[in-house]
Amino acid sequence: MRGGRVQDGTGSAAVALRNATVAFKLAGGRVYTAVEQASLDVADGEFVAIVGPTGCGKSTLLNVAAGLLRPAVGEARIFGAPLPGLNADAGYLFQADALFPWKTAIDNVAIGLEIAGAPRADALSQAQGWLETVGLGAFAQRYPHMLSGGQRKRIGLAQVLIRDPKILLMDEPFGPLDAQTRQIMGNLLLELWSKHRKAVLFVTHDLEEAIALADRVVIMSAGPSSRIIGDWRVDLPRPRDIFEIRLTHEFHALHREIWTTLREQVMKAYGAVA
Ligand SMILES: Nc1ncnc2c1ncn2[C@@H]1O[C@H](COP(=O)(O)OP(=O)(O)OP(=O)(O)O)[C@@H](O)[C@H]1O
Repeated sequence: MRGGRVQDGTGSAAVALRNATVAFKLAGGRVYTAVEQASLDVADGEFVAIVGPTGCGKSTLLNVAAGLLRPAVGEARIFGAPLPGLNADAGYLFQADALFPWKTAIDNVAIGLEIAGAPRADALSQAQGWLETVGLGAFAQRYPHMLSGGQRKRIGLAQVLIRDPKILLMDEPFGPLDAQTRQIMGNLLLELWSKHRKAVLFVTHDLEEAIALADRVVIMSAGPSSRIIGDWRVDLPRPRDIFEIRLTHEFHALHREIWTTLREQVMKAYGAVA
């Protein structure tokens, strides 16, 4: 393992994947082993990024933590307890918008509370507060098609955070956004994370984004049978401005070190599909 082991191994982590092997059944009875013996801890309040070449199994690992996939071998534990089904402690933010097109921004944010049984007036009042937190207080009555991609992502964040999950599972959440909007969203995410201190598992193919945001960067090898091959602590100071942090010598040094390992896997992944 490159970068040194930095997992706590105490079993009380917010998310603990233990020797998780995930295999998919293919046509003709064949089996594709996507991820093999992956062990990973995310401590409560910790921000961990998973990076790896395309198709290596990043989303697969996230889906195990979400309880959407059961590993063939190994297990996922959430705050020390085995995960029996869907992870009720987690909120998810995916690359695609999960907004209801027929609901206004405020209704999209309020819906999680309403489904959980909150009175509508209370849900709307909290939703308005969250819209203000993400800088969209004046956009409450807009429908998703009347918002930009970045604004829809802000609504998505508010929609997840209003439910106050202990764990955030994020799969390339800013993937479809332009470079500037990605950085603005990254700063907003860091601001909210430092205030509310959730455990975050953040999947990205972008090593710079991973280092700028996370406390730890975990690298996966090219698939099939992808493994976790590196785990680096990011000792850059916080609070961070992700525009500024990328300009520092320390950022560049860490990027160069991790990229040496990641590059090899990216080349392997492309070799495999060529
Ligand atoms: N339901 C499935 N059935 C068969 N194979 C699958 C299934 N889901 C994922 N896979 C395969 O498992 C591997 C890992 O997929 P996964 O989506 O986790 O990768 P990823 O690292 O998130 O990829 P990307 O960066 O391209 O989004 C891929 O080779 C994919 O084709």
